Amino acid sequence: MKTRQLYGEDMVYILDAKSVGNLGRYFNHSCSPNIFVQNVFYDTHDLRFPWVAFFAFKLIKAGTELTWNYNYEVGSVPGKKLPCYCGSTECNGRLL
Ligand SMILES: C[S@@+](CC[C@H](N)C(=O)[O-])C[C@H]1O[C@@H](n2cnc3c(N)ncnc32)[C@H](O)[C@@H]1O
Repeated sequence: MKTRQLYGEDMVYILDAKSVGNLGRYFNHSCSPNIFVQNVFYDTHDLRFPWVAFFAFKLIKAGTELTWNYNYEVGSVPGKKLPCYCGSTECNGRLL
């Protein structure tokens, strides 16, 4: 994994999946996530080529699982039901 330091102390981990998958594929969903996803423009301002970036909501203790809210719409895939196992007290119960 390539890393790059930006803005003093803040470390940005580059998870470029352009040519090969990476650990981002293991981020599970949580109804109480500790990271969120956002498109950012890093090497170009061409709207067709955003980088998909994950940011922490707050400081995360080392060893804590990183989870984000997939924001799937329950019922959006006919015939598909996916229970949520995030374990949060605020769990919605289903991913799909
Ligand atoms: C991007 S993968 C996440 C990594 C996956 N858990 C693995 O071990 O490869 C997304 C899949 O993980 C599972 N998953 C992720 N978060 C989940 C959750 N909160 N409850 C149930 N399944 C979850 C679902 O099967 C989902 O389609």
